[in-house]
Amino acid sequence: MSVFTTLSIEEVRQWLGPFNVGELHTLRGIAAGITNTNYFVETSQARFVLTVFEKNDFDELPYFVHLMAHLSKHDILCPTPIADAQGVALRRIHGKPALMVSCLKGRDVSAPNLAQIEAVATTLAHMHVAGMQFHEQSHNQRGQGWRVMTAQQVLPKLLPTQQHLLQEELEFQHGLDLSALPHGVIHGDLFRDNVLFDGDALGGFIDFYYACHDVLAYDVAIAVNEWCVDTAGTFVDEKLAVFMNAYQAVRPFTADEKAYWPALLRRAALRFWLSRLYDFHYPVAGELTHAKDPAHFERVLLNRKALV
Ligand SMILES: Nc1ncnc2c1ncn2[C@@H]1O[C@H](COP(=O)(O)OP(=O)(O)OP(=O)(O)O)[C@@H](O)[C@H]1O
Ligand SMILES: N[C@@H](CCO)C(=O)O
Repeated sequence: MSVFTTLSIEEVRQWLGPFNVGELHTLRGIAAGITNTNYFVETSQARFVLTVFEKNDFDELPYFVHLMAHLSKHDILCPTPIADAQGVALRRIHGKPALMVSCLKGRDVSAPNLAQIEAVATTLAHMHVAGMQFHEQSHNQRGQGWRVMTAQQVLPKLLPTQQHLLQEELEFQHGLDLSALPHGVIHGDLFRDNVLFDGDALGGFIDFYYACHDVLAYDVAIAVNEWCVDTAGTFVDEKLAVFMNAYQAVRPFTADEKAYWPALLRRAALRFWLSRLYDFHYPVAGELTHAKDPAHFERVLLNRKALV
């Protein structure tokens, strides 16, 4: 149960004061999620999700709020931030930043079918296109600097063969010049638990808190490494073809993106191998962690290297 901050119905009723959302009816903590506290808030008008940010400073949140508002306005299925008459969406509750967003339909699926994979790819491409008109930029907190720092922390914990693989990959990625590739808003963490479905219809993307300005095709690589693989991390050709065709029907890859595709698949695998290694070897005391297996992404990385 990931409700770190317990809110009373009276506290939320007061917090809702400036928003034109009707009368508060019910408040229900959401069990899923490992970083923030989330509640379903039901009012006389609609259902919403209230997020209490447990780790972010107030200052780093406006980018995400503006981004979701921008994407919603461009018909990308994602949570719409609820703002008051002055346009303020972020307000403190219990001393922590909090945001209320629209509640999307559906739930996450662990074994997506081809229609669902196609819907994710199409929406991702539309999101990338819509993001080109979003003019705020946030750097990738999981980029080169983070890779090097995290690798230093996990290297002593690894077997010699793993150390070799990690060092080789870091050097390979460091040597790449991706400046010619199209950049824009990326989701950065488009895993199955961050996409809701209502049957085969996409409910929407959630959890934009790794979104940033980076290489668009890298976001595609993150997604296909998650959506188009078997349990061993090997691509399932049919799924990969469905994803890439659907994505490129909206935003075809440039020649540079095609040339760097294998390297981007490796970068995406390395990103999640590293974060999972870090979380595994440095668990935060008392924190609830839904164990994410680093070995899976080590296999994905080895597999993507073998493709080159
Ligand atoms: N806008 C939304 N509409 C409907 N359900 C939502 C929405 N936002 C979140 N949820 C539900 O709340 C759950 C937890 O949300 P989320 O995954 O964003 O948690 P988190 O702790 O903020 O992030 P993470 O678990 O990735 O660290 C989701 O699995 C989903 O069921
Ligand atoms: N999606 C990530 C966790 C959150 O960033 C993973 O599966 O490792």
